[in-house]
Amino acid sequence: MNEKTIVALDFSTREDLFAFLSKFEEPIYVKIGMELTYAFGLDIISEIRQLGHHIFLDLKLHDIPNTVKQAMKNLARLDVDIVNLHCAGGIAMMKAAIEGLEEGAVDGKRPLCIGVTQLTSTSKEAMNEELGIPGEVIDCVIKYAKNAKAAGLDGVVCSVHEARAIHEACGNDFLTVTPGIRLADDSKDDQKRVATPAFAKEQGCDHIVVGRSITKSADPLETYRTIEAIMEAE
Ligand SMILES: O=C(O)c1cc(=O)[nH]c(=O)n1[C@@H]1O[C@H](COP(=O)(O)O)[C@@H](O)[C@H]1O
Repeated sequence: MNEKTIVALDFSTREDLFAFLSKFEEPIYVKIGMELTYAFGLDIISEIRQLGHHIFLDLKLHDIPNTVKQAMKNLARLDVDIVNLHCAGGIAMMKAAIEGLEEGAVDGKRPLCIGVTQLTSTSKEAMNEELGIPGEVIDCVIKYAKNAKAAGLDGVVCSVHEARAIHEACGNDFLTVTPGIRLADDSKDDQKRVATPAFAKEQGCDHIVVGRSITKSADPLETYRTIEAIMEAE
């Protein structure tokens, strides 16, 4: 899994999905999220896997510990590299997720599990006033990252702006996967805590997740290559 850029396959038709994937001759790292899964079911995973791509299955589980454990046990049987959940579900839920993944692991190998800290579409104001969590976003994100590490997760989803502090708090081996990536001229759309690939590289993010900046680009392959070159530069 050398690719640093994970492309979010947020499509609702097979035509759009496979027209996009056909532009890539080499396997890439892709994210299969709710949009694709709810349109086509989990069978879409093996179709995409057959093309050789690495897969981050982004279903963001968040439920009582037993439900998450049993769900993760089922997800562990799918041939995916990463699964995720919401850290807001708490330490008991996250520990249960790891138990489920270990019980369901095929040939003793479970997918990596990462926890969403605060969504990159959440601003400080929304976190304080709507979610009722006081203080700075970074303090909440670091608290959630420490909880995730204590529960045995392999890393977190956070914004680029928190990645360095998370590596300092949880170690460099603890993965930081960062969506909210925008090229200099892009619109932020619904995202709030955004950054460029160059800044992500500077902050030491392990992977960036990029959707619309690539999928809606005039030349998706060229945009992907440009972004991946920035992320892989020495
Ligand atoms: O878990 C995620 O992947 C995720 C977490 C988060 O905090 N923010 C976030 O944007 N994402 C996902 O990352 C992708 C970002 O898409 P774009 O904003 O189009 O680049 C979407 O598929 C989101 O579901």
